[in-house]
Amino acid sequence: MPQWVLAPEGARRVDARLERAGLLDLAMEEAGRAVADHLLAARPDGPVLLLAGSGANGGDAFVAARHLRVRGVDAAVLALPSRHPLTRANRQRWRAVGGTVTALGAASLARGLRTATMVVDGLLGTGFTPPLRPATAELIATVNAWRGPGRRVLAIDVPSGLDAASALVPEGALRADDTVTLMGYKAALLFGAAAVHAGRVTLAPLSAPPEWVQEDALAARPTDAEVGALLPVRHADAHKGTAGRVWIVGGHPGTTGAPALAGVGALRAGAGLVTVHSTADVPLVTAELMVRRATSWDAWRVETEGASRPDAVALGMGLGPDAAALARTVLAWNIPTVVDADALQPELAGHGHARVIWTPHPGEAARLLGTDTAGIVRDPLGAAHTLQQRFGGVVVLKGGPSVVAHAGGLSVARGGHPGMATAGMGDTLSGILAALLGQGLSAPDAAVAGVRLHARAGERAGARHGYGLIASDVALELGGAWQDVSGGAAGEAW
Ligand SMILES: NC(=O)C1=CN([C@@H]2O[C@H](COP(=O)(O)OP(=O)(O)OC[C@H]3O[C@@H](n4cnc5c(N)ncnc54)[C@H](O)[C@@H]3O)[C@@H](O)[C@H]2O)[C@H](O)CC1
Repeated sequence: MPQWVLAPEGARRVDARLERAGLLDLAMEEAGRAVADHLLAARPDGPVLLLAGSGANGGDAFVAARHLRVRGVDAAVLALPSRHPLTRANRQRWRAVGGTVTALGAASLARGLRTATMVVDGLLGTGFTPPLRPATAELIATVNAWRGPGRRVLAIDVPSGLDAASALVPEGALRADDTVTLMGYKAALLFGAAAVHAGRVTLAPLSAPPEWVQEDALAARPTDAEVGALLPVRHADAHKGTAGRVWIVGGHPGTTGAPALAGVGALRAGAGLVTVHSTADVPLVTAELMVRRATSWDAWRVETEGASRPDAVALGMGLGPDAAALARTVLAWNIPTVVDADALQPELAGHGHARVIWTPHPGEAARLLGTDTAGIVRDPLGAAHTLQQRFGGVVVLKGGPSVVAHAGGLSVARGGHPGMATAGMGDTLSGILAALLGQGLSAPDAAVAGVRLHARAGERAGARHGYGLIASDVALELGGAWQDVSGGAAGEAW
């Protein structure tokens, strides 16, 4: 089933449709039940304290409390007064099964926390607008101070005090160990410091018609089954000429490893023939890589003028000062092209044709947009969208997680490993993307599949090497990552 990222306004629009259809009560029931199921799966070993705010997030908490109680869990609710009809209805249903409600305040919270081993946060969800009011901020500060070993916090939809749309953490926000988010992911749960505040995130999709959610979604979050379906399947008569001829164009004295890593990435992502073109001495890191040295980029232009074009090019890795001019030359060939690193220059705005993938990290994205890196990190979805509009083609805004922007919308990658924060990781990705373009994928499909293969390979390398992983380890795991994502379908095209 497709999964989506929703902005708070999008979630509200879906809520409004559910309400018009008379389905909102059922959605809240499902939401609270999903929270209770999640909590029960973690086998709570003591009393659970649920905090219910005045909005629908509080209603979800009442539903969760009821499901916990009827399944034998010691659950108590502290609640703020509410005028929300569904929250009030679920407060009554909680009472109907024998639950009691205590008014939520500093004293009752302190009492409840003395014996609790788990807090369920239903104070504020997508209806919150920063900054926190002082009384709520005080309650959240108490829970944050309580949290620790054996004292866990599970947030409903969004940890209270996080702005669901932003990667930044507003002052005083709740820190959760787990978040069960509803209907769709929220940007805050995926990016930056806000994602760290949310802990482990689980999606409870709820049974709204998928097209309602899709229509209001900011971005897709493809599953491995969806990504696997994009990957090329090779036929038995495949040979190196049909598996994609890829050129890697880059390298400069002092940065010759970058194109070499891209070359290995391309080979390990299935390219049939990979040639590194450079004006510097690129190390032959593996015998399968071909390396051609030109005396200058002008000479290279003349040499390649009449030559048959490759199926895909990746350029810019370690390329140095000539990169923008060279990018213009290659973009004019109008063939599948990955533009990376030094070639990511603002003057190329508008030069992206349909088969171009631009791959900036946040610093390069800031350079391209003439803004600061903090702005990119705060709103990666917005930044990727703006980059795509200005530069054309497809944009991969690299990060944990990477965002793909194309004319049809946005997509957020899954997975990865913190150990991937190391030199050469982006070069490897460029090689992967070029390999997929060379095997015939469209630029949007190559970008979506490439970032997931890269992230999955990083997870595998991370499991082996932890923070000591290097880019070459990730390249070595690409074959396994491909098998994982495709469900082992590679080579089964008989
Ligand atoms: N479609 C779905 O995904 C469903 C989601 N559900 C839940 O509904 C909430 C959103 O509910 P809403 O009533 O709109 O808002 P909240 O409960 O998040 O909060 C409203 C509450 O918060 C107070 N408030 C606002 N700003 C502040 C502030 N700065 N400081 C303190 N308090 C503030 C405001 O006064 C309101 O009283 C969503 O997150 C899900 O949990 C549905 O249950 C099912 C469908």
